[in-house]
Amino acid sequence: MFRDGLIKICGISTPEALEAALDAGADLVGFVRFPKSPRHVELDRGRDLARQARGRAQRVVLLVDPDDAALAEAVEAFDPDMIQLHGSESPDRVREIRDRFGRPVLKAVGIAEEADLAALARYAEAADRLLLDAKPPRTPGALPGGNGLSFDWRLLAALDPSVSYMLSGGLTPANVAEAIRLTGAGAVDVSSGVESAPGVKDRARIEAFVRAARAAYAGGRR
Ligand SMILES: O=C(O)c1ccccc1N[C@@H]1O[C@H](COP(=O)(O)O)[C@@H](O)[C@H]1O
Repeated sequence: MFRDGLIKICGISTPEALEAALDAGADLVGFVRFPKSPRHVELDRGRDLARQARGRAQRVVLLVDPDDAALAEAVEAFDPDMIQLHGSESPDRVREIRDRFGRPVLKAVGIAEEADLAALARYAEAADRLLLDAKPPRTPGALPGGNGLSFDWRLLAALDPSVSYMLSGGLTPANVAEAIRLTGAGAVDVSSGVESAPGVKDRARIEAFVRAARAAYAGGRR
């Protein structure tokens, strides 16, 4: 599940968008359970989308500081291959969720400065893989993710090379190759960078993103 060269398309909420991601060759597809997001997926629709993706890509369900009831209903509906936690869950809570729900956990951690890398060791012990994202804007009502914001990828030069992570935050078809070459990330994740409007996935942008990421993985690190 955690081989390198992975591409995740997140924030999928329609069968058409899912088909576009699967046709393009996405390795993982992500579904958001966060009602304030334009990408939020209701449970019934989630069941259908999960069925459509089964056996074709790894299915990821994303939640933000979920309680056990929210996790239980999401796991029942999406039957995910992985749970993405995109809130301020502590390392202990990440471990508890992983143990209680028996699914691998991808834990998002916000990066803005080198000091933020210090938190990663404890999360790396608790989660199956880390997802490094930009921190959300401080504006009231801002989403915890999916904002199309990147962080300074050069900060990752100071990262312990044994830490396995997925890179996200503001990736687009135009910058994903540079991001992979600069960081050596073994996995990338995109949501708003392959949309034509918030929550509306765009087939051509998904294809361009997957093509650019695959070419960069094939070319290796600069
Ligand atoms: O996409 C959302 O609406 C969302 C809501 C709540 C938490 C996280 C969310 N998105 C995730 O954020 C990263 C980065 O997204 P972007 O590529 O910068 O738009 C990604 O994992 C999204 O799935």
